[in-house]
Amino acid sequence: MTGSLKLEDVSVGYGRKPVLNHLDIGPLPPGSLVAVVGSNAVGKSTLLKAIAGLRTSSGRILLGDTDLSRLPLSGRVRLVGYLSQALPQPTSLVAYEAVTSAFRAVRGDLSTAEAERMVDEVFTALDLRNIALRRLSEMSGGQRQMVGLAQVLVRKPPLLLLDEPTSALDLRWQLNVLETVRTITRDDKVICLMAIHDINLALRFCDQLIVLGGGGLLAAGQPDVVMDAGLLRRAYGIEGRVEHCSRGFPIVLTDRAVAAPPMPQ
Ligand SMILES: Nc1ncnc2c1ncn2[C@@H]1O[C@H](COP(=O)(O)OP(=O)(O)OP(=O)(O)O)[C@@H](O)[C@H]1O
Repeated sequence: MTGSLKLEDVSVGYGRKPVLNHLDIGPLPPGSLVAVVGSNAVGKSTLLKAIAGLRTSSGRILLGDTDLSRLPLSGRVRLVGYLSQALPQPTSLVAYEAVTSAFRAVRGDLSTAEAERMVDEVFTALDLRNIALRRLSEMSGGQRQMVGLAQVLVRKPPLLLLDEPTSALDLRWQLNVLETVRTITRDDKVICLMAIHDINLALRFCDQLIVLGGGGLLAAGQPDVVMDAGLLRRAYGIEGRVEHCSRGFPIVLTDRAVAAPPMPQ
């Protein structure tokens, strides 16, 4: 067990341009699936990159007692699995090789048999066995996005950071991914922060929402508690309603765009 994730007074930006200022988040306990939402350019990706150690930030990023912001990148890769928005390159590797080499890069200590078992496990969990021997250069965008996700999940890190993991996927595969990530976070006591634009997928699957806007946190908490018409207007500049589907999950119905704050530069 690694402990909760907590961000204390975290600020991050690009050069002299601040993006997120003095952010406090959490603690988010092990087993949490957390959606990071908000309008374009508010800093969702920047937040995930800061936690992954790919952007320098100030403040403290605590995973249990470990301050991730003080660990060298080599130390973070065991604890943090980061999926970028960019799809894996369309190389001549087949999916099985691409996932195995991503696993080996971080877990070179395990035997070949153990590595094969874990790679097999992730192909089964994501329902990807039928494309395991296909070259990435011969795959669709959605197929490559699934391989990218497999490359991260196979390592079984205690903290997962997924940047729009369903952006290239059709409806069935979106559900497949969310259900798999939901199962992994709950069963393996993993913490997952996922930037996502599909607010209804976020409301359906996540325990917590982190809503970003205007350089910081607009709201955070359980979806049913924090999401309402006022937040939709403040976060997205839209008129909308939160209803409940027949299975009891909150669902956003959008009515129209209203005067929105300008997109951050
Ligand atoms: N490499 C960079 N150099 C300078 N500014 C950047 C860089 N990457 C992002 N930004 C800026 O940082 C801000 C936040 O960008 P970020 O990609 O984190 O937003 P986002 O919320 O993930 O957006 P989207 O929903 O459109 O993917 C934006 O104003 C963007 O222009």
